[in-house]
Amino acid sequence: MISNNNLNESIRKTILHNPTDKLRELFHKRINKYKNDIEKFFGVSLLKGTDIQILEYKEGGHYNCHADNASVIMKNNHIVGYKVVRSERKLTTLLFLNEDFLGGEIEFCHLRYYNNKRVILKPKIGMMIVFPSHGLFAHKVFEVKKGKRFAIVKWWDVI
Ligand SMILES: O=C(O)CCC(=O)C(=O)O
Ligand SMILES: [Fe+2]
Repeated sequence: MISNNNLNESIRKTILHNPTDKLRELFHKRINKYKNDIEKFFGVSLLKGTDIQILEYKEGGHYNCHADNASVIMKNNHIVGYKVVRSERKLTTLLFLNEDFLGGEIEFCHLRYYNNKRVILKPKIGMMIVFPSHGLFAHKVFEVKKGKRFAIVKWWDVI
């Protein structure tokens, strides 16, 4: 475990684990399978990225609405904007490692489907999602109600 104590628990309550070579390999196998599709879809080249991060959410774990390249600007308890602080982060890749928990859905806070339904995904084991790291794709993770939730995240520079 690296830490969870330098993070403000009202924003996120997660545990970060040191990546292992096995998990790096698992993640990069999945990425390599879809690299061409991702590059084509977003019209970019995946260059270099961060090391993977292993996230664990225990019961009560959660992550408030945030953008991966920015800090949140709040006013009267509401998000009113994002200040880019990690401009090198362009694409986020998330791989879900398990699904045997309750809660823990991920929501894209500012997106809606055509029928105005909220965009909320229930992680499935092995499911990978890819999205731009900026404020329009801000996201939150609902509190885990039962069990533990594990995910791998990696951010990419692109051109
Ligand atoms: O655990 C997740 O599904 C999301 C993690 C996340 O948003 C992040 O690490 O920036
Ligand atoms: Fe995120």
